[in-house]
Amino acid sequence: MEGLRRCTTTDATPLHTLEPMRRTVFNRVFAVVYTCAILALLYHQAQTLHHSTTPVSFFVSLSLLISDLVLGFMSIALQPLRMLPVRRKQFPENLERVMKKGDYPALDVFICTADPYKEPPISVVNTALSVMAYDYPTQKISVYVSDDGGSMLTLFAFMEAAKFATHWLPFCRNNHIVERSPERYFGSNHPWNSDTDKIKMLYDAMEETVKHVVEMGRVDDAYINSKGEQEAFHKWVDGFSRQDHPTVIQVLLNNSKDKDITGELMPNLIYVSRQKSRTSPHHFKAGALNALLRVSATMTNAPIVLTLDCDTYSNDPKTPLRALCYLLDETIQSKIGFIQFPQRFREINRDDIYGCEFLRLFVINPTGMDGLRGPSYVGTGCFFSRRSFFGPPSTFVAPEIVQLNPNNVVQMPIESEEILTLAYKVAGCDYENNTKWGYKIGFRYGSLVEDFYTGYRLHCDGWKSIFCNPDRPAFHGDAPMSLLDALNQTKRWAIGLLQVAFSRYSPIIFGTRSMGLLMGLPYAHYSFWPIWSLPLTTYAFLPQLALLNGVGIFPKVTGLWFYLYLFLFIGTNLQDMFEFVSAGGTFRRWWNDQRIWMIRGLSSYSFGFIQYVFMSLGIATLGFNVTSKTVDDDEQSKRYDQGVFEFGVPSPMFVPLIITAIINLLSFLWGLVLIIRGRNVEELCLQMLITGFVMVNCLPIYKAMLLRSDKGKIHAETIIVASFLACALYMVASLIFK
Ligand SMILES: O=c1ccn([C@@H]2O[C@H](COP(=O)(O)OP(=O)(O)O[C@H]3O[C@H](CO)[C@@H](O)[C@H](O)[C@H]3O)[C@@H](O)[C@H]2O)c(=O)[nH]1
Ligand SMILES: [Mn+2]
Repeated sequence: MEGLRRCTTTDATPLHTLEPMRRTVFNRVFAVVYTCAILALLYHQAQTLHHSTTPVSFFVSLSLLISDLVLGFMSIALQPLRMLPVRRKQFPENLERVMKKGDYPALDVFICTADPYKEPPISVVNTALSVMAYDYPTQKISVYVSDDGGSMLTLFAFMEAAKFATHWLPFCRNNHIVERSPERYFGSNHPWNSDTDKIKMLYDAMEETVKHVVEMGRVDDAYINSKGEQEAFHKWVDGFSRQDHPTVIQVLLNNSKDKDITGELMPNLIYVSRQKSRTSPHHFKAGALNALLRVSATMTNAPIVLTLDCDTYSNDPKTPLRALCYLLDETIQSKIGFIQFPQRFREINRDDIYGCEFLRLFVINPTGMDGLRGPSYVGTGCFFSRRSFFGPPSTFVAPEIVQLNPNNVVQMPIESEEILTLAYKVAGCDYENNTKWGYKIGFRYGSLVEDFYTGYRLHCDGWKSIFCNPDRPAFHGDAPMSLLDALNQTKRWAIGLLQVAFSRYSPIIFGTRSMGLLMGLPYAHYSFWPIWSLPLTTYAFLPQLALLNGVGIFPKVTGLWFYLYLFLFIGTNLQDMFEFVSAGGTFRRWWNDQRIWMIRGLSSYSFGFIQYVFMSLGIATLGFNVTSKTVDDDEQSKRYDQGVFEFGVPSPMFVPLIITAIINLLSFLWGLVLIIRGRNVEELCLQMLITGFVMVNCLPIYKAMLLRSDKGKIHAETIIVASFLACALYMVASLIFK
């Protein structure tokens, strides 16, 4: 395929518009006031530190100063995102006025999967079907599935999917279906006719076969229909494992010869499991995506690339047209690296107890970045210009062979001998040795959050990005459905972000230098995300341990400084809540979001930090722990729907949470005793307030410790370990404070 064609639009038929949000002026004023308040507080803390008389008061003041420095840095670094939030609109209906449908650029879709048990093949198939059925010239779509699990179960599922697709695509087209993931379509209400019955039967049959095969763990001969299929499975010989196996590339649908049941040509569907070997690094998802970039270059080389996680199915068939509204606009085309749609999730419980909707991360902050250089890349639901992977807009960095050049036009059919040989070659595990892949071109290596890191590097290279957030969500995905999954996910992110923060491309230095403070600071904020754990842990323990020892550590209620504290606390939360609710959240979801923020701060961020340090010292190695996209247990999924916390399995990640719950409860009670005994309330007020606030946030933990009897409650052993540690902590604190 050739590069993107240009076209001109007129004011009367715009492809897209942009307007600044109304809150901009308020935001700017607030940012100034807020920054001054933070500086005043820090000044006060430094003064207190300077005047401290005893080692204990010195220790306390120093801890508070460091915590508030971190809080201050994190808050101020986020302010640039409030300077120019914008709202965009696209007009896909105007597209055909500027370009004939038949001339639309080709689109390569990448779908990554890595584990047939955590990521059920039938769901991956649904994702693929939903994009194959896009309202887009079918022959221009190629779907590449990357299977890092190297699983014949996944390949089998896709063989079935290829057959089902020949019915599904015309069905969607003829009935103007909007939900093009069959699972979603059959699960929602809509008019039913005899066609629907037929297609539902076909789908059910496919689903049953695929699920059955996955349950058995292998593909029986009885399920193999043709010689071609049989040959494909012959690759799975003894010794073939997920970590060690040859490349498997299987063209399941070929757009030059395979037709649907109405005689129209189908899109390309290609299964790719890149070669793996225990001795070559594979760089997790980034490595998988680079392999797909190369394999797709040899076969179709579309100028537009859409990356999707296996769970991110399309919820709107017109989505690629929205991306075209930018990619075809010649005034901005040459600078646009990618167009990011927000991650949205379908099956989150009503109040989102694990805060997995991440409204701030996926919607609010990108709206702010959009007014600057553009949103960061979040790994899925993102349309890239293929060119952006090959150096800055102004300086092209050529790949090692010309066939991978983004402008190369593929001349041969995808199943020809030459093409397949080359495809196998570029999917090899040693192919990248001594090349620029992962460093100068392609998705960048060196971080477990390859999405964040790659987007960041593209921005540093000078590429711009667009945040496209239409009213009807373009994609839906799955969010973690147990507390441990949610914590493990953010632990992996924490590690990946620290890898960026302490790399030679650290946003705080390299980023601010190449993009200026406005983009550099927010990126620095993200990369230092895990250091939230420092102030959060301090505020969850220090005031409480002091209180338990009858020591007051904050200014009196009557003092001016007290009001400064109050202003910062209430101001931050009110603004946060306002932004959250106006981005479509509810009050309860906001409350749960701030609660899970504390929980992560006390648990996953700290664990991530420790693991990162161990890794840097060479004591531990890193892995990409894939998030499970299913819940096997009915009871558990019922508890999730009811919004009940799931502790079920014992895990060290829960221990700090339980210690916090215990210490805060005891400290609050002891504070009450002190006050009843006549201790000055003014002196302990702030400490009591903080402790009370932490306690309210700990309510689900108290419940899971004491009041529940279901399987999701906290294990007795975890409680015992935590109580023991809480005692130890109390004793150490007593030694210090006495
Ligand atoms: O070695 C690997 C590991 C993972 N994956 C795929 O990566 C995707 C994301 O994995 P998931 O377990 O769902 O992680 P999440 O934390 O939910 O994902 C977020 O964070 C990741 C970075 O940590 C990004 O890659 C994702 O796009 C982003 O949605 C899935 O499709 C996996 O199949 C691979 O292809 N190869
Ligand atoms: Mn995911």
